[in-house]
Amino acid sequence: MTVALLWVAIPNAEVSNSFGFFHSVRVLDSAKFGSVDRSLLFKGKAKKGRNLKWKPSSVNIDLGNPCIGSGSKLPVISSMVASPAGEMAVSSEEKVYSVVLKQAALVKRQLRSSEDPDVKPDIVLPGTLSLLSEAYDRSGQVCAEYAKTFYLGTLLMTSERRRAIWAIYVWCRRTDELVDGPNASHITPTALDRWEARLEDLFQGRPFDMLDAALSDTVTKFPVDIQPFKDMIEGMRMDLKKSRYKNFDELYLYCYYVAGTVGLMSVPVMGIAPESQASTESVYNAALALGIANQLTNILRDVGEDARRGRIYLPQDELAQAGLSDDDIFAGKLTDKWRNFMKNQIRRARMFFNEAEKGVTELSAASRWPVWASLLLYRQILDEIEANDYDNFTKRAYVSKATKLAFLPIAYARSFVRSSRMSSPMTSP
Ligand SMILES: CC(C)=CCC/C(C)=C/CC/C(C)=C/CC/C(C)=C/[C@@H]1[C@@H](COP(=O)(O)OP(=O)(O)O)[C@]1(C)CC/C=C(\C)CC/C=C(\C)CCC=C(C)C
Ligand SMILES: [Mn+2]
Repeated sequence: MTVALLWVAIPNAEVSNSFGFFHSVRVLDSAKFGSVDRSLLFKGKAKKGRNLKWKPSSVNIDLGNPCIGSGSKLPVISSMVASPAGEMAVSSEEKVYSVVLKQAALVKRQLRSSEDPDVKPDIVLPGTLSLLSEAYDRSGQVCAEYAKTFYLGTLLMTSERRRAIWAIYVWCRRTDELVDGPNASHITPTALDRWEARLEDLFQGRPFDMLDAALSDTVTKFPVDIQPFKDMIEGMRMDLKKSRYKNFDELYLYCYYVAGTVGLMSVPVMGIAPESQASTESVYNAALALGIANQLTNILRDVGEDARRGRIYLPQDELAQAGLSDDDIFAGKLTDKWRNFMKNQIRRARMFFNEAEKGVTELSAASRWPVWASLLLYRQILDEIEANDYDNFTKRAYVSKATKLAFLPIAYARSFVRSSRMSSPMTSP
């Protein structure tokens, strides 16, 4: 019996241990997980790897980015950006949108049916079922430990969906811990390559440990594609080599990698309401917007903390336009220039939240509550930054327990409202 299986049996203390086992632990009870022929383990086969082609209909289409639009004083993102050499390059927004289209196309059929037919039958090998449910329970514990409110929200979902979301959550948390956790200083690009190889293995039915096994099972049951997972690892690679972002285009790509991807991973599990009239692409676009909004909020909340690690995620060109320098940030100068700059950044983050709102109402009924709760609570952090008079150098904006509790019934009430006024950003007038 290997370390990983023992780890699963160790109570909560290990959870707070920030997943200190990464990369040092090697496998697993391969008889149970690693080397078993996947086709023996599963009755149904995941419908993955279809070679769908997609292309943006025009480079100038409205990509549904909330930064585009009249009246915004923020830099507008165009579909094409000029390189220093004057060549035209595809913008981050367009690159990301092509992933959104691909993800939407991959799952279109499965997500719209009413009785969860996308949920594949359970593992059939004797003894494996209980191990698997242990793996899912463990994922739930980790989720509860790290994100209590979100965990509570998942309890309303069907059990298949809930445990799938836990498995995805845990994988994301572990991926983030690689570059942010206690072992971060030992993490090299090679370690991330290994993490990616391990991801590929689990998608092919060869999980490395118990927590991977839960995700491995999830991806056979829901039409979850590997691309957003790989992209999240790419975001972590970016974090290893980059500590400045020239402009919003660069920052947008980073936000997609580390957070927009979460939206794309989650929608296939959360499901779109069967009665929804919205295009699948528009729902994915909203999910992407929620991830971007959350990450922008994270960045605005953590300016001081990041600066102390030598990192500035804010777009350099916008800082310069506002008359601000890196040194102002390192010195934590709370000036009117800074306040005005922050007002614009907050406004942009709110635009992404607004874009996301349009999609929540299209999700399957039981998935709406946790998403509303997460959206309302995260957006509230922006209000807290304002309440702190934009001092995100020395104060960490947070949402109090009382405010959280007040938001939960609001989120619950909102989850009963649904509208189908969305249409594809490709076809809307
Ligand atoms: C149509 C529609 C609106 C659908 C909803 C789609 C959906 C569920 C979107 C979820 C968006 C979301 C919660 C994104 C997470 C963004 C985030 C905070 C990313 C963090 C990255 C790194 O940031 P940083 O290091 O700067 O921050 P920390 O100081 O470390 O916090 C992340 C930490 C990446 C890892 C992400 C997670 C651990 C969250 C994963 C969450 C899920 C899989 C569940 C999502 C489901 C719900 C209901 C919110
Ligand atoms: Mn982190």
